[in-house]
Amino acid sequence: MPVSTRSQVFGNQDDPNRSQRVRLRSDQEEPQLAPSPLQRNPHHGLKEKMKALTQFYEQQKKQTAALRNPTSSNRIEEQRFSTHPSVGLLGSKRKEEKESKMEEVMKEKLQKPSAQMEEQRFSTNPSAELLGSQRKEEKAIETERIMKENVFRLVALPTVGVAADEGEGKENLMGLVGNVGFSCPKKGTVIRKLSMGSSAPKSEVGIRRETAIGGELDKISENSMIGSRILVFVRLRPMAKKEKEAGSRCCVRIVNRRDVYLTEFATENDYLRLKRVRGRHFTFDASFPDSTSQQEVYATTTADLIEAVLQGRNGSVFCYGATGAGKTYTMLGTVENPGVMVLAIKDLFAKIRQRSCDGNHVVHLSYLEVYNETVRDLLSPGRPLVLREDKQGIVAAGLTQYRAYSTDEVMALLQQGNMNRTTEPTRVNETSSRSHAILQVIAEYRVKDGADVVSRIGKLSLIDLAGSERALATDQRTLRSLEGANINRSLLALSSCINALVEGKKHIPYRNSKLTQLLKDSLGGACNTVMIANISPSNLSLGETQNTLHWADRAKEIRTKACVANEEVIQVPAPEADQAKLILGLQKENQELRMQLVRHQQKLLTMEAQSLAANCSPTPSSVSSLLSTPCSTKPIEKHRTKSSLLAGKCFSTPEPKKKGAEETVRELRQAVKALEIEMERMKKEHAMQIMQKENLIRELTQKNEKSLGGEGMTRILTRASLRPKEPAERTRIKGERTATAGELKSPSHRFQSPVPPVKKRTFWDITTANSPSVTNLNGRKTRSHVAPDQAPSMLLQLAYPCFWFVLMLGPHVVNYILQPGFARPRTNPLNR
Ligand SMILES: Nc1ncnc2c1ncn2[C@@H]1O[C@H](COP(=O)(O)OP(=O)(O)OP(=O)(O)O)[C@@H](O)[C@H]1O
Repeated sequence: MPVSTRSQVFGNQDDPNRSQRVRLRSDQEEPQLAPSPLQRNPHHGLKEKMKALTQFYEQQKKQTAALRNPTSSNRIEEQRFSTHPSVGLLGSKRKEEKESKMEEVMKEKLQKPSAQMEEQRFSTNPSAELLGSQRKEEKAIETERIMKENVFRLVALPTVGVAADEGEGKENLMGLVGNVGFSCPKKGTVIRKLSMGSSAPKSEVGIRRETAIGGELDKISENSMIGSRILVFVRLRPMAKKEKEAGSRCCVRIVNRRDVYLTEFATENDYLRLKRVRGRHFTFDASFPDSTSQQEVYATTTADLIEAVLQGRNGSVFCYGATGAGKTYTMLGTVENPGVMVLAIKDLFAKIRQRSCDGNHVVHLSYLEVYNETVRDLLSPGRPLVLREDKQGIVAAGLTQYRAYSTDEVMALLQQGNMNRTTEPTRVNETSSRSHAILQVIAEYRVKDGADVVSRIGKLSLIDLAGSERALATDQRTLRSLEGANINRSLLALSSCINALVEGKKHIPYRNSKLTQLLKDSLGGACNTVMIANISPSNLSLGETQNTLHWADRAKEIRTKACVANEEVIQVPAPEADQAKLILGLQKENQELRMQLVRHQQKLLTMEAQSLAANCSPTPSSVSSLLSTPCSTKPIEKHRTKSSLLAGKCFSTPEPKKKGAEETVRELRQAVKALEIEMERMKKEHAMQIMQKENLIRELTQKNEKSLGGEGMTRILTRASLRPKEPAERTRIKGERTATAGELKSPSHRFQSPVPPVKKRTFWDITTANSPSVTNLNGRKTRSHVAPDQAPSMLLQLAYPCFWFVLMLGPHVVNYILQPGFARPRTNPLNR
């Protein structure tokens, strides 16, 4: 049932000056401002008449002045009615905002054209603009005359304005007399200039981005490096189908793309206030009606931050609002209507491409969510991340930082991240985000500055907060309610931080939640921060909308630290020559490593082939090759694992092959053992044979002794001489014997004749070997001054006369001499 109401209070509830409220009639669906009391009732109070007149004159005077001075006119228009009002508002103080707000209200009351007409007049439509200016011109001529007559009276008039206090009245008056309604910002006012330089992008929708008061603001901005105010924007979403079906009414009206009027309709059950309508009015840097395009929102709120980020400054954009108010739509958007995140990244890469000639840009990307008070990496989900504070501020330890080279790549990452994001349908929103998502883009710019390198690092944080909600709005006692409670808790922590910052408290309770910890830089750090408050038009969500607008209004007063560029000069350590050397060295090393790699690959291939051959037929050669490289099995296995992993399949039969190799090794070990046993046996046999031969020799010697005993001659017999396979030697000995009997040969010749392999140690050998070092003629101490090859001949020379002497003696003496080291032959004492 439509509620019929009579004129009620519409104004700021906090406004202490209740006597100066503006009344309006709201028997229509949208709150319509009541006609001026002057028009409605000519017998109205004198005070009201005076006020109305004052306002009327004020308006006329401004228009006249605007016509006289087109430049200032443009400025005023830009400031007041621009589709980009944040620019004009930057220089205004809170009081000025109130003042202009009141102007608007009065204008609506006094002038026939409604707020919608005003919008049309000053819309981007050129015909509308033309109409507006023509009308202004006509009025100007008429009002100029009145102005001249009444200017004195106007100055003498008391303070005007709906909610103006004394100070404001003075300012207003100043405005009237002075610079046609536009009062300059006070000295020391901190203003953040949206336009960050000449290269600032022009909006695609034809929004003029140049500052309204150009140089003036520039100067102030430059001089006041104390900090900057958070810019707050409001976006109204269209009425949803569900809401329409539920019979909800629009309770939000946006005027001049800046003012937000909130109307509270009395409910049917509220009998006491059945016919009453209450409303509130807010002013923001810009307010977007439901018809605003995504591109326009981006151009107004974020485009300039991109430019600043590329200059090494930090920037943050966060969407705040109740569930289903359009935060995710604003931030992410849809495929057809991409949101701020997508447009910002596209813009960033487009700008980087433009500047690529003068330096190197590196873009890193990370995407995380805060869900139920845990921080999670959206690009590589896993364990919850821990927040740590370091020099750069609060960071999530272990967060993946992807290097992005193109917009497409970032889009893919963003899509991947969004798929990992927690979204659940709630009663309010079918695709409700149950977590706060933060996309962080770090742009590093390096450029050579003489010998040094200048590095600038700018960080852009794009934050899509989860929606605040009433407990009843979501499902009760379920996971959703727990999520809701956590979301509300973190948003409450956010509002506490906003309060503390606004009140200038020393302690800001950032640690109360993960969200506020992550937003610490954006709220209180050196950062250009933008807040977009999303609201629903439905009167069913009035409470949430009011709450959102309240906090957005508070946030306007937060001042962040001076945002200076994060610039670092990196000194190049080595001169160019050293660098060239370094490069050469590195190239060499690289080449060597490549060669090594090739060699290793070849080795691996060979080993693999060998192992395969061994497994197919365990021939001794293949096995021996395996045994010769016992470690070779490991690299082969490694290689297999890698290749199988890369191929995405496992090695088919690794077990049998392993078994085959082991068996072969076992067999070989057995073979070695058998060989060892055989060798032992052969050794023993050989020893036996030697024994037998020695016995034989002894027997033969004895026989010889017997046969030669009568002649008194001893035959020299050696083992070698007894060998059956050496007849030549025997002949030689015979010949020797013959020679000894006949002609004498030289001693040297005689020395060479005995069989060399069975050389016995002689006295000379032993003495020279055991003798202590002797000093030679040069005084040098040597082990022996005689060369080893000379010794035998000398021995022979000495032994020669002895030899004949010995021959003359009996075989016993010969035997004695032949014993090594003159060891006495063991003789049986009985034989003696
Ligand atoms: N400006 C807009 N134009 C058209 N549709 C919009 C607009 N804003 C929001 N919507 C639609 O409203 C619905 C809710 O929006 P959205 O999911 O962005 O809300 P939200 O604030 O992110 O909610 P939650 O906090 O629960 O995640 C969506 O279907 C979305 O398409």
